Parts: sequence; structure tokens; C-alpha cells
Amino acid sequence: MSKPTPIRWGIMATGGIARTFTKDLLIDPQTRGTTDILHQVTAVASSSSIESAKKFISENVTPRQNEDNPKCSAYGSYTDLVKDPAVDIIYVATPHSHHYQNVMLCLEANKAVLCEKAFTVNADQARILYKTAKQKNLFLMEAVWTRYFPLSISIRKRITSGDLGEVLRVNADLSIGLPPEENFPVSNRMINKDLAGGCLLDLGIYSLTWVFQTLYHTLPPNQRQPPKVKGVSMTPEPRTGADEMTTMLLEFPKSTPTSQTTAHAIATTALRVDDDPDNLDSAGPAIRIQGTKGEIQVYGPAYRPSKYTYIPCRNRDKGEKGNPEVSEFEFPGEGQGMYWEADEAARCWRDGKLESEAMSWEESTVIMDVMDEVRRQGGLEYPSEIESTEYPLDLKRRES
Ligand SMILES: NC(=O)C1=CN([C@@H]2O[C@H](COP(=O)(O)OP(=O)(O)OC[C@H]3O[C@@H](n4cnc5c(N)ncnc54)[C@H](OP(=O)(O)O)[C@@H]3O)[C@@H](O)[C@H]2O)C=CC1
Ligand SMILES: O=C1OC[C@@H](O)[C@H](O)[C@H]1O
Repeated sequence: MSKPTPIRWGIMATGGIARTFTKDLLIDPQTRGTTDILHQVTAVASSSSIESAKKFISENVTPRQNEDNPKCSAYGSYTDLVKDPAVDIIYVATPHSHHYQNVMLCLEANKAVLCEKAFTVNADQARILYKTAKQKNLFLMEAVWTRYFPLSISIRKRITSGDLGEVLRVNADLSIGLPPEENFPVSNRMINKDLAGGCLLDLGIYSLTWVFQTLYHTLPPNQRQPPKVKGVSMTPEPRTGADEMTTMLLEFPKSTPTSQTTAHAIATTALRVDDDPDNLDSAGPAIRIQGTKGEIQVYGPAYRPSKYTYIPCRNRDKGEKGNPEVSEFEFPGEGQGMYWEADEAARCWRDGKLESEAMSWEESTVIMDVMDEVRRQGGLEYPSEIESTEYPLDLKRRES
């Protein structure tokens, strides 16, 4: 067996998801059957202080260091990180508001990037970043980790192989049951408009991920057409005005001349109500994917589901009952499951690809377009400096 290719990661920011991602990166890849690549964390940067980066390394990298993981440098600024020649790919784990500036900083320094969702604040920013990556021949990917789960791949395969017939309707919800005034101070990135807070960009993107990966991504690329946003209802959080509940009605055009109808999707997200109030799945599936020959029900949370049921349509003529089939999925190595997107990014980088097929630049931009339109109809505007495409811009530091 040939030796795995080492991929040297730089981590930009030391917050919650940077910790989770870094721990996942350093789980032995063989636990999930990955033998061709080996992740290393060679640098961490914090915009707060170098001490914060050092603390992050001692808590998250050093305990997992062995002969496969070389030295890890600490930086007190993102500008220093992007100059490090010992870094192949940078994982951007800052709030959405800062992705445009932070990703551009990496690209300008000729670094490949995996950037957390939501990719940017708006579609114009996304377009410019993807165009820059193309011009500079650099790998760039929006980190929608759920798309790389074996569960998601299995569901997409069922759809493309025709198990559901034509998919005509999708309902997808991600609602976390955390009343904002009890759970998030106004400075928190979940509701802080200066950090592009609100449930649409943070959580609704997962509902849209389910809509897109089942109704859009499963079509051949030349048949994919952006949906129309037919309706939006948005509730502002009383203190900050960021959205605390958003409901979207989308209509996808007929995918082929033989398609029976347009396809409909309802994507919902909320802070105050819960898609799984008792944590026992009593509320039923968070996602329903309905086709002419059957249905798939996915049990949430939409960002990290571990179970789905495939329900082929019964034969009405024969008076048969249905025969549902349950599929359950594990997260090997006691990880969160972020390593699958990291494996994909690493392989793409190793193979000289600029984008990942499962989260293409085009699809990521269409989803940003949809979220722009949802915000327009719902009346949610962010401060002009974080909507800006000007670069560089020194965004004011805000609590998250
Ligand atoms: N894929 C997933 O499951 C998840 C993804 N996310 C995404 O990851 C991103 C970060 O979320 P999360 O880690 O929860 O956020 P945190 O608030 O925990 O961390 C964000 C970090 O960004 C850095 N930062 C840089 N500039 C600012 C600023 N102006 N204000 C606040 N922080 C700043 C800080 O690190 P430092 O001081 O070290 O520079 C901070 O610790 C978001 O885009 C979010 O949507 C979040 C949770 C789960
Ligand atoms: O991406 C995410 O998934 C998990 C949620 O809890 C978190 O708020 C969000 O950013």
C-alpha cells in the first residue's frame, strides 16, 4: 500500500467550530477507511492574541500529536497565518460576516481554502471569491459538511438510481428550540446582525442544503435550474432584528420535457421551536423527500442526521402494504463527522482540482442567490460594511 499524502492544514480562528473541526481532522483516518490521505494541523491563528492560538494548540492539537503530526505554529494574526509556507489549505472558521474578507486574504496569499457556511453574506461576494480562486488556480470550497456524509451520498444515489421516481416535493426543517432571550445575548453571532446573524444564514442553509441536494444536485448539470422563491415569512428577533424564524416556499422548474410538474420545496428554520422537541424523534422526520415512486424520511438534526427511512409506494392495485427500509449511519472514531468534508477538500487539493463536485461553485452561488432573495422578500438587511464587496476592509471587532 502506498503512503498516504500528508495535507497540512492552517486553522483560522479559535472558536467553537474550529475546535470541533480540528479534533475531527486528527482522528485516525483509518477508522473511517481513509488510507490515501493524512491530515496534519501545522498552524493555528487567532485574531484575538497569539496566546489564544497557543492555548488552542495545547488543547486540541498537542494531545493528538504523534510522528504523523509535525510542529504546529501559533499566530496572533490571520495575516501571519496566510504567509506560512508550511500550510497547504486554510480552514476559515470565523463568523459569516467575515468570510469574504478572510477568504480573500487567503486567496491573495495563494492559499487553498475550505470556508465554513454560510459561505458569504451575499451572492455577489461569493461570485467574486470563486472568480478569484479560478483566476489564481486555487482550490476553494464551502464547508457544507452534511453533503459529504455517507448518509447524504446514499440518499443522492437512491434518487439518481430512480428509487423515488421523480422527486416532486421536499420539506426540510432545522429548528433548534432555543428561545433567543434565554440563550443568546445580543452580541452572540446567532442573532448579532453585525456578524450576519439570524437563523436563515446559520441554520436555514441546512434546510436549503436538503432541498438542493435532492431536487437540484441529483439532476445532470445541464438540467439544473435555479428555483423561484415564491414566498417568504420572516420573524425578526425582538432585540436585534436578525431573523429568528424563516419559512421559504420554493418552486423548481420542470427538470426535463418529460417531467410531470414543477417541484415544490418548503424550507423552514427557527430558534424558538424545535424540530425534535423530545429528542426521541416523536415529532417525525425533519426532512421528507417525496417522489412519484416513494419517499425518503430523514431524521434530524438536518446538519447531522444519522438515520433515514426509504418508503417505496405500495402497489395500490394489488392492495399491498408498504415495506419501509431503515438505514442507520455511524460516525466512526467518535468524531462529529467533519472529517468527511476534510477528506474531500484534501483529495481535491491533492489532485489539483479547484472545486468539489458535491458543493460546486455554481451550486453554492445559486444557494446564496436564493438566500439573498429570501432576505429581500423578508426584509432582512445587514450593515453595509459586511454586505460590501470592497477588499480589504477592516471590519470592526464584535463579540460572537
Ligand atoms: N459546520 C458546522 O457544523 C458549524 C459551522 N459553524 C460556522 O462556523 C463559523 C464560526 O462559528 P463558531 O465557531 O460557532 O463561532 P464562534 O463565535 O465560536 O467563533 C468564531 C471565531 O471567529 C473569530 N473571529 C474573528 N473575527 C471575529 C469577530 N469580529 N467577532 C467574533 N469572532 C471573530 C474568533 O476567533 P479568534 O479570536 O481566534 O480569531 C472567534 O472565536 C460560522 O460561519 C458558523 O456558521 C458554526 C457551528 C457549527
Ligand atoms: O452549522 C451549524 O450547525 C450546528 C448549529 O448548532 C450551529 O449553530 C450552526 O452554526
